[in-house]
Amino acid sequence: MRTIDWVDGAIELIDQTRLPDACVTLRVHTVDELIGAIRRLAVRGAPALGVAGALGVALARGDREAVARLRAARPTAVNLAWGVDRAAARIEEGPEAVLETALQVRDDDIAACHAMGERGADLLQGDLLQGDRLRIMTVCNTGGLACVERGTALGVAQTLHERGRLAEVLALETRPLLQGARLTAWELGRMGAPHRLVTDGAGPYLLARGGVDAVLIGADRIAANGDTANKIGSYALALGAARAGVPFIVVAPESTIDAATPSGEHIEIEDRGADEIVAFRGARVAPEGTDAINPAFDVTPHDLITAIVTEARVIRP
Ligand SMILES: CSC[C@@H](O)[C@@H](O)C(=O)COP(=O)(O)O
Repeated sequence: MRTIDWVDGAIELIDQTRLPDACVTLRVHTVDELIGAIRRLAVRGAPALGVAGALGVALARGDREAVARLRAARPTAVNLAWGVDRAAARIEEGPEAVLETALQVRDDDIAACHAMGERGADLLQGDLLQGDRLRIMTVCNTGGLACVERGTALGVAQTLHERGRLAEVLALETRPLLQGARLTAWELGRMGAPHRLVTDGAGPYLLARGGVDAVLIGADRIAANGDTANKIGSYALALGAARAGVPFIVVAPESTIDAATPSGEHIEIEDRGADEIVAFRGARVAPEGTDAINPAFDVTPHDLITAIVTEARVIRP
């Protein structure tokens, strides 16, 4: 199953707003439809956004203004702009060249996720932990739904599971949009991998209590100094992991490393507005008129990160 693909002249993607209740495929024919799908998180996760951006340029048919709007649909994940730029670099050569590059971005992601899974699992089973079966904590969704076929951080857990070396995944539910509860639990269930869901606030406490061997997270943008933007809640886990002496590992493709951004304070953090906090799926959960702050991501300073695993290397910031 592919999260996103190019089928008969259009983009097909799994509508992640409908999961876990229904697995529905959307066909996207225009850049504006794609921008809408990105903004409402029908397609989400940094690597999938990179592929969406590249395939979206093929939908733009040379319209540079549409390409610019697509590039800016969400600000934090560098992969979106990266994917758009890769495909847009070939606009002058014509639509076939653009599509060829977009499909290459898709295929590169599939290969990178396989490589990250192997490298991450080797790291955890090798010099870092040497445990028999590992207990992994994670936040948000970093599985195949955030990429094309396999995931980044959750891809490492999947590889451990396939090797018979996964004790369980503790998945943070990930307020406010519940990517952990809705998407990660759904993926782990389909894999047959042992898992339990925990509230976001329980993460650091469970680390302190000693029930976790490693924290694995993905990334939306890694600055040149290793500071890493990822789903809100990652920073609290990093602090908890540091205090508990638990390795905190970022798993992300090379395309998420943004050499042009020197450090985390320069990363734009998307604020998704109060509505997602004060209500859930149309049901109000806070008193009428309550305002809220809703940063979708936070930044973990590089000194709290044990290792960054990419398809090509292990970086120890
Ligand atoms: C492999 S996905 C890495 C990140 O993109 C992921 O952890 C994340 O924060 C996704 O946020 P989202 O708002 O769901 O797009």
